[in-house]
Amino acid sequence: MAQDPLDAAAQAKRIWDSVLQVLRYSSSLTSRDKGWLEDITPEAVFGTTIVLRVSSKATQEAVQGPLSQPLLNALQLVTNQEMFPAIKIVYPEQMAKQKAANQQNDQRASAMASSAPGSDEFRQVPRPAEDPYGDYRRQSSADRAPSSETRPDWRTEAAETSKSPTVSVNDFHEGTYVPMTLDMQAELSEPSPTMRPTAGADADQQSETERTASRPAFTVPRFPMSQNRVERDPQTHLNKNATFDTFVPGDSNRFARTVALAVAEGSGQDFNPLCIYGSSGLGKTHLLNAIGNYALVKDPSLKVRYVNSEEFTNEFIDALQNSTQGSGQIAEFNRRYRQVDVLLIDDIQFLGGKEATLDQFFHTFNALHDANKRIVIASDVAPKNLKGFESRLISRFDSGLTVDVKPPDRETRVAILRMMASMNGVSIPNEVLDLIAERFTENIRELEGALTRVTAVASLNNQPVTTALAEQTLQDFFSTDVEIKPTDIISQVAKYFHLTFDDIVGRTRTKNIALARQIAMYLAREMTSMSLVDIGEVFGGRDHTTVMHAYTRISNEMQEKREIYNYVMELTVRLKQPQN
Ligand SMILES: Nc1ncnc2c1ncn2[C@@H]1O[C@H](COP(=O)(O)OP(=O)(O)OP(=O)(O)O)[C@@H](O)[C@H]1O
Repeated sequence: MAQDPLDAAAQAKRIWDSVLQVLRYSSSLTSRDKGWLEDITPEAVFGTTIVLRVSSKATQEAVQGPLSQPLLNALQLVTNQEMFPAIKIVYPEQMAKQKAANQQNDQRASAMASSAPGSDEFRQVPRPAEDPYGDYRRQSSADRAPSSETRPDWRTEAAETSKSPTVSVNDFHEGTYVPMTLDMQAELSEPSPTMRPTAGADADQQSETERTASRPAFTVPRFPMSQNRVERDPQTHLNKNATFDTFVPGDSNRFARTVALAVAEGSGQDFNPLCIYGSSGLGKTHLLNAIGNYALVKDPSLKVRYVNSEEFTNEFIDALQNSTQGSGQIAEFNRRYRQVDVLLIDDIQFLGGKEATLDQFFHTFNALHDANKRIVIASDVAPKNLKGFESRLISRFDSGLTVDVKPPDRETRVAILRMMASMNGVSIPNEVLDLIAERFTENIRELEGALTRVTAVASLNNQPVTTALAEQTLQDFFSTDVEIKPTDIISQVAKYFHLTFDDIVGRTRTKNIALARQIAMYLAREMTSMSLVDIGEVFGGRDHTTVMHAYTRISNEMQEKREIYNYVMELTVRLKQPQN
């Protein structure tokens, strides 16, 4: 029987078998090089990325070293397109641990499957295009994620972040997406139950019925959604998880992404400065970080600095205050900023009206620009609409290129959700992805939040993600026309935890107050369109990083601790009631 092209694992195996044939006969490889091939297991295909599992760093280095070019050539030869390997190290002990965990999960899943007759939706997978690569070929090269050939260091990036290998996300759009449950984290490395039935060598021999029957009826999501975790590099301040590979392109952001890529590659001299603008939650910060991360992949010696306007202001104020103690602080500030090769400055609108800081920024900008250093700016409005900025600065911004990011269309929203689910190793039925994409149209952060909540509810209740469960969750959390103010949130949270408003915005750090405060910050981020900086302001003038920390912590804990989930859930429902 013909092999099911939808099966990512089988597809990977099929490609890999042919690649092995090519490499084994390659005269450019020594027998030592060929020896490494034994330690490579194909895991899955994600669009143009083939995920390869290895069991040691040595094999990984070989794949990125002597095997690299022959492997790329062989992949191209076999698939008739550019394909790129993402290397995932799974040490033998991790493998054993995961196997045990998977066995437990299988038992649980089959027990639940036998009592859940109506769970057919979990067996459904979208029909692929006849040619699984067809849509990819139709894409223009500018639309693709950076390729390994044009950016040879891409593989190094994957290696450096080998715990969460980089995956190209261009093919998460309907029709080209290869559905699978693939956990991209090394410790969660085994094929999931939904992949297993056809992953083996005898997949071809299995009948469709056998395959369907041997597949568990559903997968209970087991893992926290972690793709959106912010992992800041202490030096560059870049979020290492925000890369071009995790940025799903669509009509709403394609141009911005393409020029961002050019700037990152160093070929976008005409776009200096690059100004990216658009409403909240549409990927500006993601793109800034992607530029920085990729610029460093291309040239690790570059000095890259990501900063938001608040950090810039604070650093400047600190320098001013300390400069009275001796010379040097302002000079040090200037040195720090004027030495950078790529300056990425986020949320520039918040500098509006801060004359001294703007003046300082103006000089920094000029120094960098004159030295042909790259500057990228993100803002919620186009430069010409920035308030409280002198025209000399606006005209500087206008001298480069201004691009906007818009709310994603439905197809892109679904693709983003698919990518997020897959990156986190959870299998979400298409109907649920559609449902979420249907409801959240204006803000990708909200889209992520909805997916996280649906997954959290399913995970905490040990239930599969069904349309009914998603409907209920979204209704509880999101359906309302009530406008919620941050002060409402603070009052409601204070009341709920028998505290006062001042406790929440104050400085006391006792455990219960700190928890209530973090929940309130989380809710403010979720239920209002305020920026982190503004939320910090309302919560007693706290730094935006404190808000970000609270948000991340509560998001994660909601998925692990029922009581935290319940607090958030109950508070959300209360806040949504019209009397609030
Ligand atoms: N095209 C995309 N593909 C995948 N994820 C995306 C995309 N666009 C945005 N995101 C994700 O959505 C979330 C919000 O994006 P981001 O923080 O970059 O928005 P923003 O425009 O900077 O918002 P704000 O103005 O509020 O700071 C992030 O987790 C980001 O990774």
